Amino acid sequence: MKDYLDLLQDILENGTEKADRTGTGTISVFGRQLRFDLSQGFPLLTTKKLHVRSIIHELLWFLSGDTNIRYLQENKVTIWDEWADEHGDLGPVYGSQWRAWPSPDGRYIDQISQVLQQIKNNPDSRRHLVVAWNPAEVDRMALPPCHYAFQFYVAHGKLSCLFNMRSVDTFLGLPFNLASYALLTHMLAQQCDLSVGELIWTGGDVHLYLNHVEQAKLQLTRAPYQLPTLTIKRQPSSIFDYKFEDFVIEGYVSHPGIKAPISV
Ligand SMILES: Nc1nc(=O)c2c([nH]1)NC[C@@H]1CN(c3ccc(C(=O)N[C@@H](CCC(=O)O)C(=O)O)cc3)CN21
Ligand SMILES: O=c1ccn([C@H]2C[C@H](O)[C@@H](COP(=O)(O)O)O2)c(=O)[nH]1
Repeated sequence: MKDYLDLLQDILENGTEKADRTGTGTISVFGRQLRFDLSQGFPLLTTKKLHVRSIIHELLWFLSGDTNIRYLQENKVTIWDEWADEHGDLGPVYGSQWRAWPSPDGRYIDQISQVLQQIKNNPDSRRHLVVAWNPAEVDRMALPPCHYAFQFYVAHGKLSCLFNMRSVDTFLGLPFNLASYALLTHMLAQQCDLSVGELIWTGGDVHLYLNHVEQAKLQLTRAPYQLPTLTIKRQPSSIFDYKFEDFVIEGYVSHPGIKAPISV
């Protein structure tokens, strides 16, 4: 995860200070990429302790197609609380677009099932794509998708994933997003009898909120530890049957957590 620290340094050195929607203010760079070889370890940040439980539950919640925070609250995950309405609803966010993209003829498209079938049946396809940015529904979402599209690629029996983010909260959001897509790639690879290849992240507006600068500098004083590994304890019969208990992160040694306020 040295490259993540280099990205923080890059923003601090080359970033432009800008106002932002939340009123906090950021320094940002535009257009960056990070790559991780998933066979060399699970890309979980080691220079601060990450709440893996929240990351796993959030991904299972996306995959279930749910867009109400009830499931997250039942599992003591609070990361979406600030954006939900009084009923806990977020509008047609990730889960809805991934599993039930409404088509003009009244059908609902399950992009996750489709991409899984495509990877299994036609691995060389260049169309293994899932898109969360639905222009017809963005206005009704509590927050327009930040990770708006992802693509898979199969070569040498390995599954690689490239995901795109239009807007990146580099201190709080990005570490979660990297671990989440790494997890998703492991799950899809298992379902397709493939091993894992690379995880590639591409960011558009890559920013550090001004009230995260000190925390970022603290992180830059810390040396990364070796990456942990992910083991999935059983092979569920479907991508939608994974349970929280199926995932074991082993060897996660990290520096202590660093508190930072979230901009809403
Ligand atoms: N400004 C902003 N940044 C984000 O990363 C973000 C949003 N908004 N809105 C929607 C989701 C929610 N996400 C979040 C929200 C909160 C944390 C957070 O507070 N993380 C803390 C504690 C984690 C926990 O309680 O599990 C951390 O130290 O990582 C992380 C990601 C990612 N997204
Ligand atoms: O998964 C996520 C979700 C959100 N973010 C961050 C990126 C921005 O800081 C905000 C969204 O604000 P916009 O004004 O809509 O860009 O949330 C993230 O990093 N990861």
